[in-house]
Amino acid sequence: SFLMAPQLPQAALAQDELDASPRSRRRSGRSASPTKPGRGDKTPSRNLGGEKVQTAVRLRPFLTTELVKVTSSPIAPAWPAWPAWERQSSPSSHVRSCVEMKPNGHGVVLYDPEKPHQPGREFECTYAFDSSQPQSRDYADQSTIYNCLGADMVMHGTTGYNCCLVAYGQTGTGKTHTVHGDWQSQDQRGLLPRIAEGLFERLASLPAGDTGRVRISYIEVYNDRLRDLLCTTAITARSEYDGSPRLSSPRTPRADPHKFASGGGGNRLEVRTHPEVGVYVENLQELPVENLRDVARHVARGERAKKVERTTMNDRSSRSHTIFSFKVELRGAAQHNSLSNMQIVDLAGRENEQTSECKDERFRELRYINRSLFELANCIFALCDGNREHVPFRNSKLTMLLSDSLSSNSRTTLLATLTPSPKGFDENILTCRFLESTGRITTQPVVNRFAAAEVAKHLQDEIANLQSTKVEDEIISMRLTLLRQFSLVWAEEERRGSDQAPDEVDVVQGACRQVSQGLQSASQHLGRLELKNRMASEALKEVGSKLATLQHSLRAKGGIIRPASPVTTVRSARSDGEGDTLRRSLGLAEAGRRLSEEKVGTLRLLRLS
Ligand SMILES: Nc1ncnc2c1ncn2[C@@H]1O[C@H](COP(=O)(O)OP(=O)(O)OP(=O)(O)O)[C@@H](O)[C@H]1O
Repeated sequence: SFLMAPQLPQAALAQDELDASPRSRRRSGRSASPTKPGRGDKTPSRNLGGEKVQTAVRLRPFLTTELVKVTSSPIAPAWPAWPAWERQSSPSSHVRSCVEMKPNGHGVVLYDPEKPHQPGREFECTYAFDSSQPQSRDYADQSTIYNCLGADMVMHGTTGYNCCLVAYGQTGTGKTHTVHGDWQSQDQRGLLPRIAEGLFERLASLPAGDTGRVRISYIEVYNDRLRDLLCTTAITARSEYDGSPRLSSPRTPRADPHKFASGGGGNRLEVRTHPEVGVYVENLQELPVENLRDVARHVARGERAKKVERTTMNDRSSRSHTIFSFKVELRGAAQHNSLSNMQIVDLAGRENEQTSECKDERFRELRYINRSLFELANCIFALCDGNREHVPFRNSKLTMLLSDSLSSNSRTTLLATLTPSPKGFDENILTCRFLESTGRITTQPVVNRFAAAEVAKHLQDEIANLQSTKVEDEIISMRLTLLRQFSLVWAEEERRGSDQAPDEVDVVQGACRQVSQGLQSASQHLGRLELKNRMASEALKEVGSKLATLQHSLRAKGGIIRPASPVTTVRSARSDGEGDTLRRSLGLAEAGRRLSEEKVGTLRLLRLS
């Protein structure tokens, strides 16, 4: 019921509440959340049709592997002159970043390493975080990301808004680093632990009399199949299966990968839609949590179960998409109960299939990842076109799960991660295009208010409704409707039969053919019934003669002699043994024969008419 409640009776948002939200404060020019000095205050546009999805990019530092590879690459010496962004270069003198942050903090410029004289391509976004050089004045660390994006989510989630943050980007560009980081380290913790901490801090400071409850869920989408990462059995299945570095020893036997791939182990989750609730996941566990430690414990179990593998692009590459949700229920004075859903989505990273070094199972996973991200992009483009009726959300599990966050009641942020490596230029371009398109989408966030009594009544109505619906009834009424339609069509054809126009002849002839086919099958049915009838008569005769023999022997022994009607025999005989059984079957056979005779009579009449 907790699952169903969030989008029940929704109240439109009062203007004063809108004004109290951090996004609207940004809109009105006041500072929303603490940011690093030098970061300007961007006003996200909002039109009358809803609120624009907020966009952000984060540029990670060079990885040592990229420095080594690029230094020895023949491309580097071929670049004749370095443009102004040379100062963005990495510590290695031979490797330059192909990404520059715009000075206003709300966009990036991407430079094509093969065309160094050409101007860069510019992309706009709400926030541009430069995390490439820790020494830099504008360096965006984990706390900066939280202060700009996560703190807003906490604020919205605890005022009754659904909100969602999606991390998107090429494999190895820092999505998981941004979402999770290092849970053990105060500085390196990512968005998720910080949001959890912020959430419980806020709930602890609620006014006296108000209470808050939090439940969490954790879904994995692996090869377009869903798994509950908080379900213990699923975790056992995974730990047996993949030998994740943090779980297994080299001696751990690997289970059959197809067992997992085909959905073995764990709950079977299904994405469903409900006209009032929207999208929900059937069988998903939602665990109550009371503090950061609870969340950390469950997430640690989920992370062990998650599908992570070493690839050439990333030592710990997520091979699945994950969706972590906080369901926040606030109860206060009757008017102020609210339910909200806060989603944090860590997408698996895209990779070029032509240039990828992934093989076998890794390549198969990559195809699923790319396919689902392709479907996601299709949905984004359809939403940008304003064609909300035909958004292909149903083409993949991932898009179904994200459909509400991208198109209806949610305050949504897309965080795109970029690599500074020139080798990632093409993928960076694709990422930024996706980012810009997503930034054009609008959603319709509202406060999810509810009155407890209304929710209870709604659920009771729903149950009563379900209980009163019998499948058989539906089938019968469908058949009745069909029969009525058929008789109407037939009557119409009959009426036209005498004076049909030449072009109607074919129609009527077709109908006649159908009727004669129907008669033919009725006639066959009649034949079968007549055969059954004959067999029933013979059986009746045989049983009658057996009964006569029995009566004869009873008379000889001085027993009760009864007159001969087989039906009365069945009704009145109460003696045990063979006679009793025979009488009973005789009665049944007789009853069957009569039924058959009646049917035969009816069918004969039909045939004659
Ligand atoms: N902002 C950052 N600062 C320092 N290191 C980073 C940063 N972002 C990413 N990294 C490092 O880059 C590597 C890849 O990061 P991560 O695993 O988060 O990428 P990803 O986008 O989630 O990849 P995949 O899609 O393959 O799962 C990791 O070693 C991570 O520590």
